[in-house]
Amino acid sequence: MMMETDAITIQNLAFQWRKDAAPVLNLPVLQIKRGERVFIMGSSGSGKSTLLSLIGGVLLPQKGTVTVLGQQLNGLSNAQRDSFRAEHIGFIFQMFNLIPYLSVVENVLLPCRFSRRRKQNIENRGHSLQDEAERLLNHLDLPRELLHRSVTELSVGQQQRVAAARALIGSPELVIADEPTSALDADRRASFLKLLLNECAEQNTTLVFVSHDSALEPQFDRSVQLADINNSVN
Ligand SMILES: Nc1ncnc2c1ncn2[C@@H]1O[C@H](COP(=O)(O)OP(=O)(O)OP(=O)(O)O)[C@@H](O)[C@H]1O
Repeated sequence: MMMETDAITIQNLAFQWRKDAAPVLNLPVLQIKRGERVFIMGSSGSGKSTLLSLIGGVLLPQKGTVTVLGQQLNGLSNAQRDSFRAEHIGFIFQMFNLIPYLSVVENVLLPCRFSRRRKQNIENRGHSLQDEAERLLNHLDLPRELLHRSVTELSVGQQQRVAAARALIGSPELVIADEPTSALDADRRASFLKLLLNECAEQNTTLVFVSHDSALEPQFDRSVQLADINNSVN
């Protein structure tokens, strides 16, 4: 049953990349509450990235339903899913996907070009877009002097903070992170994660964070082992 308080409800889901192959994912049920910060674990190839693409509505399952913030994604057209994603979901990718010819602040503000809602969330609080980008970057400990540099001049750890600020800008209800710490050493990984978790807690943002690094697990509200809930024959 979908609850009002659910950020994500998955029911009877099966997804396969090829018709003649066994499903990569087979999830009878997965529920994530609003504001929950959940760690998704699983070995390489267990379908973690595939699951995130299903939650983001980039992929649709062959069977079952994915409901995000009360919206069943199967019922939407491609264009509607694109717009739903832009309005409600922030992404942090493994390779960050920052735009090299834009400055730090311009990268952070990109989602506001695609989502009126996220832009308005900032303006409704009486802030300018610029101030909000700077506030987030400051919270994420990015030195002020880097704000207007090109992202190509930043270290990997600094780029990661920019990617996190871009995911969080305009308070999307859901942030999805795919192995965003894999390029960092252990100390930086822990401090980055602490900043991200704090920021999500402050904004009551649901965080779905995927990694195969089980050392990160204790910092989350809950963890889901993909192999445990995944009835796939793999
Ligand atoms: N675009 C694709 N086309 C066909 N098969 C794919 C595609 N993407 C992934 N797969 C297959 O689906 C399975 C799950 O891949 P996925 O990337 O979701 O795993 P993962 O748990 O995120 O792995 P990793 O930890 O290595 O990133 C793998 O067997 C992979 O080969």
